[in-house]
Amino acid sequence: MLNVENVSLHYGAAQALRDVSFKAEMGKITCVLGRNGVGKSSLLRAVTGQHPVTSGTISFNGAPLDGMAPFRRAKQGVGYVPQGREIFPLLTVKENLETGFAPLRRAQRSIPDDIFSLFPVLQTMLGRRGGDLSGGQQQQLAIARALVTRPKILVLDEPTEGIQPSIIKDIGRAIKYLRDSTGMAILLVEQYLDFCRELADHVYIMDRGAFVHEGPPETLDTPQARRHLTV
Ligand SMILES: Nc1ncnc2c1ncn2[C@@H]1O[C@H](COP(=O)(O)OP(=O)(O)OP(=O)(O)O)[C@@H](O)[C@H]1O
Repeated sequence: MLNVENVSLHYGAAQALRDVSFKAEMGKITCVLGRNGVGKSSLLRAVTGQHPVTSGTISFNGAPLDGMAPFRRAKQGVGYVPQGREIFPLLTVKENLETGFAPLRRAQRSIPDDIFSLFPVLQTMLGRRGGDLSGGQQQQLAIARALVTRPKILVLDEPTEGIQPSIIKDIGRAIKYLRDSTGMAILLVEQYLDFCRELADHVYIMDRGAFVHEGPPETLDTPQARRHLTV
């Protein structure tokens, strides 16, 4: 289980997270919803070590992650699918996947077959450059690259952003399959309410750097939850 306790995060004098606490359980999809700029990506930067926290603690399966560099967190099983995908455009699909080998021991450095069962299009495009893929294909590649690292928790930042509906469905199915077949924890940040309602086991709503609502996905339809999600 990922356990985040009383975390604050600043960019210079600007505070992006205010004393945030939450849990993401193994075998569950935990979804953080919120409008633009409320601090969702900052929360994931805190979890993955991309930005230092000002205060608070973060642990995964009992082991503290505090102060650990991102690649060490990857070795601990934290897999990250960043916003905007961050595919290497000039590397091939295969080479992009192989960048996921970095935190692995030599014996583990292979691409698991089930990645191609989840995203068959990647197998047919192994020799193509990342930059030649569509946005949806790049998103699938970004998820696959994170899976190559053999994560115990998969952290996804707005995987539906700018993606066509049919691929959003494929990504949703893949996320559910990963939860059910591997028992990994999945932490998903989203603005797309229907996607979260469909997938999440537990939801949090963030507003201005703090959580303002927490509950099962059914509670997203209450007036107070909707108030924090409408623009
Ligand atoms: N590198 C940075 N330097 C300064 N301020 C930043 C930086 N990154 C984010 N912020 C600010 O921190 C706040 C939270 O941003 P964050 O990216 O975490 O929000 P978000 O909920 O993920 O939004 P989006 O959906 O647009 O990605 C915003 O006010 C943003 O302008």
